[in-house]
Amino acid sequence: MGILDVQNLSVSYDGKTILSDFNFSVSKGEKILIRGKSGIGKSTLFRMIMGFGKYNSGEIFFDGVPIDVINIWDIRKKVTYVSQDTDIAEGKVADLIEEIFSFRANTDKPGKDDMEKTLSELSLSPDILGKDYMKLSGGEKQRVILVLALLSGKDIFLLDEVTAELDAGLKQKVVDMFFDNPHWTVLAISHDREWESKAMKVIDFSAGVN
Ligand SMILES: Nc1ncnc2c1ncn2[C@@H]1O[C@H](COP(=O)(O)OP(=O)(O)OP(=O)(O)O)[C@@H](O)[C@H]1O
Repeated sequence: MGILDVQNLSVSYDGKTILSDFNFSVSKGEKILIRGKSGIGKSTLFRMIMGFGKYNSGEIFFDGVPIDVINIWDIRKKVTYVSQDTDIAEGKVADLIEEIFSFRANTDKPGKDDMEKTLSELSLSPDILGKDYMKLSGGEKQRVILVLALLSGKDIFLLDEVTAELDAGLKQKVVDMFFDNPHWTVLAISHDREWESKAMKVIDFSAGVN
């Protein structure tokens, strides 16, 4: 078994089948690209893994243990999930960061040096910390969220279209930051070709894997 195993997972909404007997396994350190046309069920898979929704049948194992309503909290402590939604907060960026790192599921707040280094790697100036999050551009919001993910202290990532709003140079940089760390297990849903060159495995939902 891998770090994450999905077995015979079936999900339907309002009588419409989204995932049907879906199987896949992820080993520690693996880098997987998930792609497929819009609405096919890619984000649904991530939400099921994180326990944000009910599936009709099947089982999801984390490190060999079936996920249930109790141990899902431990799993959330170990997995960084970045959804497509970037409108995650109001108020100053610094306050958002403070709040995220005060959650029980997260680790200690990163140091100032790490924060500034990661901001700069994503071409953000430290001034952004004093800005109103909701007034940032789509790409700036995406980069703030990526900084939070990169500094989460966790080593398993579920990333849902996290480079969609970035220019080509930054897309490549983000791919390199996630994929070059041999200890990190990364599942990335993306339509951006930058993820493809470094992915160890591509799961194409449109090719009928589900
Ligand atoms: N909570 C829900 N209730 C009803 N239908 C839902 C729910 N969540 C998702 N769906 C439907 O399930 C289908 C799959 O959605 P999902 O977000 O997984 O697609 P996706 O492959 O990630 O698409 P995209 O690439 O556009 O993000 C869609 O038709 C969506 O409308």
